[in-house]
Amino acid sequence: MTQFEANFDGLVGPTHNYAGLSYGNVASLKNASASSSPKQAAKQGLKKMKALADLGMVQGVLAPQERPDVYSLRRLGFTGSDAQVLQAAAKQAPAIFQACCSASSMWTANAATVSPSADTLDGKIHFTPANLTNKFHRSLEPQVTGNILRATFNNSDYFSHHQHLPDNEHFGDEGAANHTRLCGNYGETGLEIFVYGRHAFDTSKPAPKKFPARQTFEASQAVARLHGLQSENVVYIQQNPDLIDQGVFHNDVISVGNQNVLFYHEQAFSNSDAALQEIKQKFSGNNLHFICVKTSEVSVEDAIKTYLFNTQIITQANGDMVIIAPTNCQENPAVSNYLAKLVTQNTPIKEVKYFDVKQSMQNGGGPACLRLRVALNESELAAVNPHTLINDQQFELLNTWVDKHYRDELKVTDLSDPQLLIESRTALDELTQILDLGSVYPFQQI
Ligand SMILES: NCCC[C@H](NC(=O)CCC(=O)O)C(=O)O
Repeated sequence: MTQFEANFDGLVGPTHNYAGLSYGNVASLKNASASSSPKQAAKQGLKKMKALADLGMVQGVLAPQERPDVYSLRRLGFTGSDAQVLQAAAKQAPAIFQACCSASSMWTANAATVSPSADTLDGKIHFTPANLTNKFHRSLEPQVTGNILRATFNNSDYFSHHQHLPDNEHFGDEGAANHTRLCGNYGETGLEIFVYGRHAFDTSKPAPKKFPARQTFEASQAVARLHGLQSENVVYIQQNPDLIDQGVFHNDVISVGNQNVLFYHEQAFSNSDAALQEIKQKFSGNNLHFICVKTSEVSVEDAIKTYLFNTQIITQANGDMVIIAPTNCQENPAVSNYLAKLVTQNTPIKEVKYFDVKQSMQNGGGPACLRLRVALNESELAAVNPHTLINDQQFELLNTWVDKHYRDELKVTDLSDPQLLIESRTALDELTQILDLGSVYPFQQI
């Protein structure tokens, strides 16, 4: 049976904005209060989705969340009509209000951890939404993320959906951004690599000193248990805490894997030698390639600025791999020289394709942050909600939908405009019809 690795990209929501919400994420802090363009952001994302579909990849889309999140504001004690809630919160507690308006669900690498059926005990594809406890604005996502995943992968014969882990920093879970999988063909049992930032229940272990380690070892282990993974097919690696302190807030900012390739910076991991040795021992496919980028070739600072490792490595039908990189990599001489050299070397990566995703990059999200990978076989693909898969027709519908509903420009001060809430809900209501999702949003359930 044919095997695929599908990418499900997050559609950027109508309130995409820069609020400086992510301490430890350099780009988010740097661009705080800059004005954004939700329309441009959504179109940049759709263009990348369409380009991958045109390359013959299976490309899906995950719906964004409802923002402003009036329900959370009500839980926090703001009352009255929706307009009154927005205006009181914006005035009395602007930081909390802005956190309740973020379009951060667009980064679907943080939506969930996914284990393909070849790896799991019961032979189903398992999904655990990430609880994202470390950032208040992101901790608002998991419930609706679960609704959207269930509506997208809506067949219990093939898909198993778990509840997100308990909402506490001890089990801080950032989803697939801290998880990668090495394998032979996508349908063969793979090696699932969980990269964590700290041990929550053993404070004697090393941890970053300045910025938070969002993912804990105990959360990674819990996900592996829930998904029914075998210990011989799992590796846990600690991220280098010094790099978290330099702004590498997720592992996918400093390493990425695809099939028999692990592409990483030499400083990415703690105890790197032991970790790589364990990977070698446990990997059951052929011709494992460790592509290690030295600090002398690309500094950690340049890696963070350009998101060299937040690239997507995809396998084309002929077996050659292509690296999908942000144009920020092209604009940096050290990084573009590195990539030009990489494709001439003896690795499966043969080509680089650049995409402008700057609206997302300005909040610290590159091409890889924008997608959730789901390895599927033909029967599993046939069980996916077909309206969530990108083809020419869905692309046109979504592009037109963005043109109709999204603003060209949004400032943080626009977020309390009651009209924006109405616009967003109108847009999302229509979107649930385009994607045939049913009622996934709170405003549709009352
Ligand atoms: N995987 C990329 C995630 C980027 C995301 N940025 C944000 O939420 C920034 C939002 C803001 O600052 O407006 C984060 O840090 O979790």
